Amino acid sequence: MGRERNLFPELSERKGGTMSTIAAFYSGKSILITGATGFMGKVLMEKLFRTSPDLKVIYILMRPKAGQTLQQRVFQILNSKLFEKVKEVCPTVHDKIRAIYADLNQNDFAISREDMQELLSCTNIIFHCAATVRFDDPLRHAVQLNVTATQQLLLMASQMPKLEAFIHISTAFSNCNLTHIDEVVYPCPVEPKKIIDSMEWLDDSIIDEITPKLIGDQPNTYTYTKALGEMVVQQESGNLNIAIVRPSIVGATWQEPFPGWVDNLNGPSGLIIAAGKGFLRAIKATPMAVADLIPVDTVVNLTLAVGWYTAVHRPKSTLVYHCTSGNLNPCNWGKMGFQVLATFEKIPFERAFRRPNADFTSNNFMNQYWNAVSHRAPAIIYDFYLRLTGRKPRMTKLMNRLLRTTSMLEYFINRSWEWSTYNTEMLMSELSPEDQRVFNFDVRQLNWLEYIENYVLGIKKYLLKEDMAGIPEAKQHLKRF
Ligand SMILES: CCCCCCCCCCCCCCCCCCCCCC(=O)SCCNC(=O)CCNC(=O)[C@H](O)C(C)(C)COP(=O)(O)OP(=O)(O)OC[C@H]1O[C@@H](n2cnc3c(N)ncnc32)[C@H](O)[C@@H]1OP(=O)(O)O
Ligand SMILES: NC(=O)C1=CN([C@@H]2O[C@H](COP(=O)(O)OP(=O)(O)OC[C@H]3O[C@@H](n4cnc5c(N)ncnc54)[C@H](OP(=O)(O)O)[C@@H]3O)[C@@H](O)[C@H]2O)C=CC1
Repeated sequence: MGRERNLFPELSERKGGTMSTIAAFYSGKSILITGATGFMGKVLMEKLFRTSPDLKVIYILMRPKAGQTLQQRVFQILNSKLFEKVKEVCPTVHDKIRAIYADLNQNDFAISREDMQELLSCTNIIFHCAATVRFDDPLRHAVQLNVTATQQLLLMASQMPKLEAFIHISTAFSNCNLTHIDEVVYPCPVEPKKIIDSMEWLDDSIIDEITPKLIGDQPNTYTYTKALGEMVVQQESGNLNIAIVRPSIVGATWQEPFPGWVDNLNGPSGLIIAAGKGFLRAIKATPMAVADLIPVDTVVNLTLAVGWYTAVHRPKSTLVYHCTSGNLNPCNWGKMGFQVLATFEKIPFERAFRRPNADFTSNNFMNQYWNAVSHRAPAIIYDFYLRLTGRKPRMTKLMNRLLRTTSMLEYFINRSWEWSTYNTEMLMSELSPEDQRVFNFDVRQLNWLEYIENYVLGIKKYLLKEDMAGIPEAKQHLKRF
């Protein structure tokens, strides 16, 4: 019993009769999630099942992928380490997930008539997480998923008699052309409807040509279309109870269900791998610029609190919530790089190409210099060695790809933004003490050094799937350089 109390504080609360209000709210509910197979979606589902095992059903709109059927994908998610605790708290979890075939790129999402009927008549809450998060997506595709699909989902929502709240996940960078960003939806220069219409009749080459003009001072099609998506939400909210959550750079879990969980290469994760493996040793970054990272479990806790608040308090207008760390507990890229390197000393990655290093420079000339000396030259030399030994050269290709990636991220690591967090702080003050604990999104409590260490460890374990027993050998390997 004692052990169980430690493992599942949320449950012991329930047994003790002081159940969290938010957890109780989701009990018996039918919840629709888009993007449930993504990084954030999985953590959202996990937390919902763990804290509200009595929820009625989670509908997930999903497509088959990489040769796997919907059922196989669900099975894989539920059998992953992330869901270990859930299976103990909610043994019927398999029966509570309804995977619905849907492709958000298609008309009516290609959902069957029966499925659509069920969704329309039963859904109580919608969490819209699906998006394309690639920075280099062609505008047509980014508009389709981040704007048109949002519009279609709103239309569906407007036909749901039992719907209590619609929570739209956007990004804190949807207005990154501004330096101070308030919790409001900013107008876009061109109406989203006009953009959607034009995508229907313009051909790809013309779209590619006008993309830079359309996106203007936005850095890429992702942030641009997320801004358009927010406008659609505001314009077409009708009588719906809607809220928008804007996370900054979403990182590995901080606490729940366990620290350091991450399963994709987005945000800093890919660069941490490249640095730990010794490929990336210098980057164009401003050490003093704020590294506005936010753990994925913090985002999920805020999102669930927003769902409850929106449904129960029914604010008159669409509220926007910033889920950021910079103004409450700032960390900068210099400190982060330093801590990442310090962690590599303790827990190095296996078979590194070179000894990890992290030179940050905001100077263009120095950056070109480091790229030539630290990246391109070693790659050319290594490929020469591979050729000599009768193997296929690959390092130059890999390096070019990595440098292309870093060049796309540069915009975000050489600037600082200020996000106001009035609504988020207001919501925190509205929560009961149990809710503040069970759905903690108070980022002031985050210890960055500990978080970054767990993040790097999580990358090693869950992304690279390296065994901790290999650490002594990895250390030996680094000593040879
Ligand atoms: C000196 C160094 C020191 C370092 C140490 C210190 C570290 C600290 C400093 C760190 C600074 C951090 C800065 C973060 C700033 C983020 C700002 C975000 C702000 C906005 C926040 C948001 O709101 S934004 C949501 C997040 N959005 C992204 O962050 C997408 C970005 N990114 C892409 O837009 C594409 O990445 C881009 C780039 C086009 C390339 O594209 P690309 O095509 O070249 O490469 P890909 O990434 O697609 O994939 C390459 C290969 O990895 C395979 N792969 C993919 N996933 C996989 C998986 N899960 N498991 C296995 N393998 C996987 C894939 O299958 C490919 O393999 P294959 O070649 O075999 O097919
Ligand atoms: N990660 C981050 O740093 C940040 C993310 N955000 C926002 O958070 C939300 C979730 O992001 P995250 O979890 O990181 O993203 P992921 O890329 O991990 O997940 C995207 C999800 O969208 C689904 N999806 C994409 N295209 C389609 C389609 N055509 N039909 C059905 N489903 C589709 C994917 O399904 P499938 O598995 O089939 O591909 C996946 O479940 C997004 O709205 C993003 O903009 C905001 C700030 C930062």
